Amino acid sequence: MSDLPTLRKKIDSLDTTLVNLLNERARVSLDIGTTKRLDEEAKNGEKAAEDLHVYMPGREKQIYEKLERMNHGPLKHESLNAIFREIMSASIALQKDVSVAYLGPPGTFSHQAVYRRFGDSVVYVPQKQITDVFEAVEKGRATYGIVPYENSTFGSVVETLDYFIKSTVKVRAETYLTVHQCLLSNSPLDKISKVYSHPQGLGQSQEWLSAHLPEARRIAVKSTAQAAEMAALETGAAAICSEICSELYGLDIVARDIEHGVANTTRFLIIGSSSDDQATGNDHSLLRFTVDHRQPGALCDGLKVFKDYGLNLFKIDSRPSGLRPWHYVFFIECSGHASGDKLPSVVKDLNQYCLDVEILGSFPNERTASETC
Ligand SMILES: C=C(O[C@@H]1C=C(C(=O)O)C=C[C@H]1O)C(=O)O
Repeated sequence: MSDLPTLRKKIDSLDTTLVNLLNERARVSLDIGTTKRLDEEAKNGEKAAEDLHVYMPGREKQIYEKLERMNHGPLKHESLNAIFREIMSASIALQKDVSVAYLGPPGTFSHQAVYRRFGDSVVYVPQKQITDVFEAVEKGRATYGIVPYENSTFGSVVETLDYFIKSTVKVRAETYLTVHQCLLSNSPLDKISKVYSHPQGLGQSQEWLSAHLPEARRIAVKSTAQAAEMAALETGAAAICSEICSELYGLDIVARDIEHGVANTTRFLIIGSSSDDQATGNDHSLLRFTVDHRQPGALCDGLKVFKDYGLNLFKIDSRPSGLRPWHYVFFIECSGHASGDKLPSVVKDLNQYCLDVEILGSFPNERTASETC
């Protein structure tokens, strides 16, 4: 092995090569941005070119998979992924000013999910509630939004599903985040009489709360970080939120990992004004429909359509339509892509049994093989 000055010289020289290569990559990305814009303008006009999507989750997934195949160390896969997350974040930001709306204030799990998916070079736009994230995208105040969709312990996020009933936004991607809930407070456990959190935080930790703070009032607020903000202003109050809120809002960590359930994970959807990414071959699609109740067995017949086309179902939700009592909107997540040959036929056939059918978006399946089992 060489001496220290020689090794450092080697690092300096490699850094120069890396910077030059990164800039060469950035220039190619800029060219890709220009090409995308020109193609879009030629196909759909100037306005469409302005609204163009530069974030391509399918392409990014392909890159991450390739990195995993070609990396033989000593760099760990996670380290290389984190480096490329930032390279692609910078690359997207060069193509276009990209902003991402999320359920704020800073320190929420949504905030962490944005970081995980978009890196540091995009503009973060915190919103007060989940519905504001949808509105920010609909009204063009943010390029993309990230919304919690379901939690492996506490289930679907109904606020998100309910907004999907009326929203025009499309799903572009999904991302998974391991969630560890902490109890933060400036009071000791035996002095806590109030616990703030988002309904998901309260639900994921309900067993712990019943065992350790059975008398405390559980108060649902708009987000876990808002809970931390509020708990910091009161004695005897606590928040269930992420550990990072401790530093952000000046609270002590009273208890860690208070969630129940194994490998507590939240799944987020990335939404945008349209869903035009190409199929990757391993995609999921989210559909919304209302069945025609005048036809007995309409729901059953509708579900059979997916089976007939060989599309796997991953998740079914129903929510009150809000139009009249006992009238439901169904959400189905299935395999396949809107641009594939099966899904358009499924939609056509479903229309026989349903009053309206809409594909809310198709996106690359990001669930790892171990998460699927
Ligand atoms: C460069 C592109 O745009 C974005 C940036 C990417 C990158 O830096 O590799 C990959 C996909 C897109 O999110 C592209 O579409 O290929």
